[in-house]
Amino acid sequence: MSDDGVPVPGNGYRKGPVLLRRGQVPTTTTDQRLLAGPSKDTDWLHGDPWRVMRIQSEFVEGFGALAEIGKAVSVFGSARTSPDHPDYALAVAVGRGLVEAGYAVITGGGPGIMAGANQGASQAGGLSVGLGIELPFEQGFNPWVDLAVNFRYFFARKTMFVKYAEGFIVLPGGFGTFDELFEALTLVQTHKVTEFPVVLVGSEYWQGLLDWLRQACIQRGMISPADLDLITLVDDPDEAVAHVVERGAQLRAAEEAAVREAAAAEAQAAAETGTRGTVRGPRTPSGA
Ligand SMILES: CC(C)=CCNc1ncnc2c1ncn2[C@@H]1O[C@H](COP(=O)(O)O)[C@@H](O)[C@H]1O
Repeated sequence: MSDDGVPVPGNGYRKGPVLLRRGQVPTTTTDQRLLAGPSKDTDWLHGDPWRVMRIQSEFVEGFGALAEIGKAVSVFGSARTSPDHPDYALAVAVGRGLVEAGYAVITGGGPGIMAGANQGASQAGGLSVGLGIELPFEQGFNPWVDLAVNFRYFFARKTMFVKYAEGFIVLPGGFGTFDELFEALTLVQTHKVTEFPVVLVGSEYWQGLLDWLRQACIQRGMISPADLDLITLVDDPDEAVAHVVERGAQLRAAEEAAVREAAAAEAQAAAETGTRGTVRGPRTPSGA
């Protein structure tokens, strides 16, 4: 039963988690407003409560579409890299290498590096995923995306990049790429996600950033030296894939060991409780 609009005698009027009193108590109930005939007033369509439903639906659709993609890696990089740039060939090689190592490839579904990684994945016969974003200048998905989900909201889309990937491979890019890279690093640094591999490809492009992080950020205490260990820099696409595979295997093994340890501790605690139970007296046949 809905608890929308429940009068609480002497105490106000409850609408879900909201309690209303005095002048805040509405003169109609939520059901009355829902069932009222069509109105010319369509402001509600553009209001925040309705927006929340759309946000919720993006999570539901995204989780539904991606739940069964299996092991995957997210690949980020510039939307502006042209197909004849050497970075594009790197992206193709990364996409192909990931598929050969048994991973699906997730990108932002757009042009440039994203298209390169999707092309490599699709041509290698793997799962090529694009998580698109609605932008004022409509771009559409690159032709190499085989499973596409389009998002209105950056934050819902970014959740998918993290939730369904076992690692990030980042090629040269601009603000969008930095945003994705630093979000991943922040999530790992703050233990919001289990550590996962973050690999930068292209030392000529990324070395300057790493030098600045080391010199400016570490020197002024903005990050700790260990934080830089979260990033691996390589030039070879195969090395990028190998790092994700190896680090991923190590992390999975560590996680499985932790689960086994927790289960063993639980079993031991249960056994000890059982032993104490036997001392107190035999269990009845019904187990009651
Ligand atoms: C040419 C152009 C700006 C196209 C925009 N079309 C886009 N389509 C999909 N994802 C995008 C797009 N632009 C930025 N992104 C996201 O931001 C990253 C690239 O941003 P940037 O070009 O490095 O800063 C990508 O990894 C992607 O996830």
